[in-house]
Amino acid sequence: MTHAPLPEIPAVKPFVETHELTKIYGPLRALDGCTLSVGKGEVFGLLGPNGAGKTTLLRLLLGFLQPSAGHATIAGLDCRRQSVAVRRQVAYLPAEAALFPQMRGREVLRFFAEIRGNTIDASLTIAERLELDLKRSVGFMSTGMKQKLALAATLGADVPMYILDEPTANLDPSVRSSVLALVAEARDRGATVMFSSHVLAEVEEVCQRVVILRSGQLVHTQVLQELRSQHRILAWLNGPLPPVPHELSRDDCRVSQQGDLATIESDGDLQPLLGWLASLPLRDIRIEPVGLRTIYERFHRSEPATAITPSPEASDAHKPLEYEALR
Ligand SMILES: Nc1ncnc2c1ncn2[C@@H]1O[C@H](COP(=O)(O)OP(=O)(O)OP(=O)(O)O)[C@@H](O)[C@H]1O
Repeated sequence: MTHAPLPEIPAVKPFVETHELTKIYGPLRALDGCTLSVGKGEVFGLLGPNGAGKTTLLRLLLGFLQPSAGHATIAGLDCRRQSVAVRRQVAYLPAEAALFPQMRGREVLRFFAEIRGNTIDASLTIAERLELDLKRSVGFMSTGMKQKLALAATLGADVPMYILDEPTANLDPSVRSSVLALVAEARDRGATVMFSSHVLAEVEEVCQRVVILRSGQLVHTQVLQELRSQHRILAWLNGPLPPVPHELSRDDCRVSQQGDLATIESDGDLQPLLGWLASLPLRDIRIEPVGLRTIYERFHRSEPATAITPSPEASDAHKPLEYEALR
């Protein structure tokens, strides 16, 4: 998979800041000491399995939930004490948008536009791009159609920030691409976007940075541009892999071996490593980008990523691992 280069992460004052943000439900720490910042004009992704705390974080930012500890600001406004002012800055797409079943699509868009004092035009344009029939009543729309309607209402708002909870859920692949294009356009006009998703490929395509959540804790932050320079070499050898020569093994060079398969992950120049590997009794070799999936699996799979790599004998062995929805 090839990607268009992502814009640099803007070096400006953060638009969103959280400090030790925590939400506790009885014995459960749904969000546990989350500290992060999101720059103005950045597209920022939240990843994590079901129940990891993504929605909790987003709802705390909007002031729909009160934190048990810690605090958060958006545009310098306190998300708890100034939540009404925060919501003027932010358009929010909830994971399950509650829309009025008796209204037609167009009426819903007008309703949300009027609340914000916006015209309906931008929402209509988005609805058209998503090929949504606005004459249909919400009650007669499919799940995907309702999602498109909620997206048109949200992304059509004239605000500096969009918070999107699983924006592409229930959408077919071509509509997903349109939604990602809309997110990229919001970014290009300077808006800040935070969104959660379970689809690594789309996060990888449009986000500049992602965080991975596990059981309410922020366990990893990844700059996507850095990931693009990282590669994984899979080498099937007739014999054990000798130690990597000192001059080739850097701190960021991860080596593992399982049976006849040696895996080397590196973010540097591959040529010296490949030259060295060529001098070994190689049976087969494959090079692939490290990708977000590999990073994600470091935190959310018990076995190492290499353990799921098919051997070259497998029929589709030379097909790069595809990124896929994680649920
Ligand atoms: N009102 C509540 N009372 C008790 N527990 C809650 C409440 N809301 C959420 N939780 C719990 O908090 C944890 C985090 O939930 P959250 O909805 O933030 O996860 P998520 O990462 O958004 O999951 P998903 O990917 O399924 O949407 C879960 O264990 C959930 O059951």
